[in-house]
Amino acid sequence: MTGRADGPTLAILPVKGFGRAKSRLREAVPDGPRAGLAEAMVSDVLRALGAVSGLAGVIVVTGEPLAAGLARLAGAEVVHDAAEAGQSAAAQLGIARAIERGAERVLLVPGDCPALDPGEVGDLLAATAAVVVVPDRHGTGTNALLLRPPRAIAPSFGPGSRARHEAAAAAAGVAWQVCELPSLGLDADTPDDLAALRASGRLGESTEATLGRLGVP
Ligand SMILES: Nc1nc2c(ncn2[C@@H]2O[C@H](COP(=O)(O)OP(=O)(O)OP(=O)(O)O)[C@@H](O)[C@H]2O)c(=O)[nH]1
Ligand SMILES: C=C(OP(=O)(O)O)C(=O)O
Repeated sequence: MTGRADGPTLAILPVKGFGRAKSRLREAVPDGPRAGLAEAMVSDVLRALGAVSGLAGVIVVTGEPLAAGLARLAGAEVVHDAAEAGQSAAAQLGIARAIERGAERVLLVPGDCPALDPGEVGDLLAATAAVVVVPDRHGTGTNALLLRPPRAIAPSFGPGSRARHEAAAAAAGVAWQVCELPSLGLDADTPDDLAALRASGRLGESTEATLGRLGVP
């Protein structure tokens, strides 16, 4: 089964509370500034998604008031996440809302990919497989998941998620593919990831400015 790329596609962006975000970056960025960095990254992701012509809209799933404010300013819908039960659970909240809105396809993206390039996302949206996995730079994680229909497989984010998503698609008997995108392969989980993001020269303006203000090398 392939998912035709002709029905509306909604992007779903789960965002954890900024005070608890990016704990793996604690060695490089202290608590307070780390919340500001998480906010800056979400701001860049929202800006990039807003420039993607093939998206019918964006749904931000969050319990973080600052993220909700950024979302509304960007014209995105906000789905409240009271439980903060993880990225996959949050994605499922977004998928349910997207289905209510008539989406035939969803693009699950994280809020920590501040190099996100609208052109690359546009290329991704041309894919017609029911499940498209965009791996992280390590090749084992999932930085984006394109699902047609929205429940083609259940999101299972976390370490080793690429293999789980591929296996789930195979088990569901749906067409799937892996699409490596330079800008989406770069998520900021660890200090090394942050260094790779800065070396890419593709950081979004808010994240770059925040890192500069924080004096993060
Ligand atoms: N709404 C919501 N978003 C989440 C939740 N957990 C993770 N996310 C988001 O999912 C995306 C990827 O999550 P991670 O890379 O694990 O981010 P993180 O949890 O801040 O990072 P660590 O604390 O280092 O694990 C980011 O946009 C997070 O904000 C959650 O419980 N609820
Ligand atoms: C969310 C994932 O991992 P991380 O939390 O390391 O970004 C993933 O790769 O599915």
